[in-house]
Amino acid sequence: MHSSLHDVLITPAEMAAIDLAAAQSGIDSFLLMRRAGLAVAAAVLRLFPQAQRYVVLCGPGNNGGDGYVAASALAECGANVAVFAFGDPAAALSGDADRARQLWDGAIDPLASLVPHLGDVVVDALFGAGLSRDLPEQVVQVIERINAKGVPVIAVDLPSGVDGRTGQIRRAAFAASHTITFMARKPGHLLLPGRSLSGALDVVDIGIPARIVQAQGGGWRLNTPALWSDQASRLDASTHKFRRGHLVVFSGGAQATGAARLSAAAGLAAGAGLVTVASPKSALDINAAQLTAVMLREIDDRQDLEHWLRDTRLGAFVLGPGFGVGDRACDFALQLCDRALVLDADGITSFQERRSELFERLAVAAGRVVMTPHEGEFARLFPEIARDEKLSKIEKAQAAARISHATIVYKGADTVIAGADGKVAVNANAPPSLATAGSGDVLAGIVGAHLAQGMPAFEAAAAGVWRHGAAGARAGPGLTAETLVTSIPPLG
Ligand SMILES: NC(=O)C1=CN([C@@H]2O[C@H](COP(=O)(O)OP(=O)(O)OC[C@H]3O[C@@H](n4cnc5c(N)ncnc54)[C@H](OP(=O)(O)O)[C@@H]3O)[C@@H](O)[C@H]2O)[C@@H](O)CC1
Ligand SMILES: Nc1ncnc2c1ncn2[C@@H]1O[C@H](COP(=O)(O)OP(=O)(O)O)[C@@H](O)[C@H]1O
Ligand SMILES: [K+]
Repeated sequence: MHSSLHDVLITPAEMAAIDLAAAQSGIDSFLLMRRAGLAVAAAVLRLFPQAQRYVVLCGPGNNGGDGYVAASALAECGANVAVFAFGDPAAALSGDADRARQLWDGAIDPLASLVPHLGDVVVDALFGAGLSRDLPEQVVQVIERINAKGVPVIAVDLPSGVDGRTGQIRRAAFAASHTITFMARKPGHLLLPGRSLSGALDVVDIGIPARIVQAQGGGWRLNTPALWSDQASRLDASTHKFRRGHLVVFSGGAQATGAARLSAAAGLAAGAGLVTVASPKSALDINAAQLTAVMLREIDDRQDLEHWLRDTRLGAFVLGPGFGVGDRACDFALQLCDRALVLDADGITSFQERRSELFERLAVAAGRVVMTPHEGEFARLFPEIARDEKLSKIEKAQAAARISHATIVYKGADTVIAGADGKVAVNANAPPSLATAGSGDVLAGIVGAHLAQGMPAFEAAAAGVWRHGAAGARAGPGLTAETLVTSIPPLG
């Protein structure tokens, strides 16, 4: 992959525009197809040199064209190749794809006649970026037959049936062991379920200049340190704890204090210079008995908070983990909208019936506010957006950020971070072992530490999600929220 395209995500529509721009700049489009098909053949031979038969499935568009190029290249290497086509290729294909078909000098059998055998390796060149609707029954049946047989599938560009924009399945999809895509990742490679169906992803540079790809791209990104490392504060010898930021985490009542302490511990481990747990009187003793480096302060009601907020050294706040759902959470959060705030868990749920009040306040308060909903919390705060099946998870997060005027971390295995200004990144470094109690509290604490250190909201959130994922990988498969905290890697 071209190094400057490492974190770029390109939608199918943008890829079509790139294709056009490349052709207009004088680049031979058939040469691009040849490079794509040859890269597929090379990958197939490298990954499965012992296959008894390479079964190449060709569709009615340019994805099929890549398949015919790959089939010809495999046959030239002496491999046993069988080609099966969807529809009548002579009638359906045109342009480069038809030229590629004419250069294939073997038989072309109808797709429906395919009987997969153990020892086959399938090259899926049915549909790629041009998939525009649900798959027809005939294709669904073939996909189900091949998936059931368990023979390896190498997908060209995308596993057929996966929507490249949303990652959703259009009736059925191949479960590929590998996917070979071109120039840049597509959202469907990262968003679930597309990510699970793509297998190992290889991004091949087929020679479209990076400037053309970047010019047509819409700004969606993979979450990598390149997005935020220049905003990360670095330690120098003259620093002191106040300069490293003071983070406040609000505790729930006596029965629900653990979540806040996890957030606080994570905030300290992630680099906040000072962390204070703000606790109601009822939970002071239990918090005091469990805290060491983290400080404690009694905050019972609105007045207590208002008074304490006169201290401008309080850099950032985490409100939600174990806090309890209700008006007290809303009152506190509304007071904090002009500061740096991570609104998580109960803090989000509390606004289910009062969301316009929150969004109106955020529109004018000009603080740095990050909300971290999982799927259920997202649906409570943004029900219309959650229900809209036309939108990808990326577009849902963007729409939520736009209407709430906050940075949204839409959590899950494919967490999306969206800024109120339209910036967006999809995270891909999180292991499934992060699905454990308290893991979200740790994330809130890390993001809070970044805000306390002065990072802008989007960068604080994206860096937090990435470090949380990296901590999960370091902590290993048996991780608990506690070991996650001690595994947070250095920032930058
Ligand atoms: N620079 C680049 O971008 C390069 C791109 N390259 C390759 O081109 C691929 C994109 O090609 P593409 O645009 O022709 O789309 P593709 O995926 O072949 O499908 C379109 C065809 O499928 C049809 N069709 C759609 N949905 C359907 C359904 N549910 N059921 C049935 N039919 C359906 C659709 O029919 P229509 O909607 O027009 O009726 C049309 O005939 C890309 O993935 C990559 O592999 C490489 O060559 C290197 C350079
Ligand atoms: N399958 C998964 N793969 C990777 N990360 C996951 C997975 N499931 C959950 N996570 C991450 O773990 C965290 C769980 O947060 P949350 O749902 O709030 O849990 P809790 O309330 O138990 O802390 C989120 O950051 C989420 O993105
Ligand atoms: K495909």
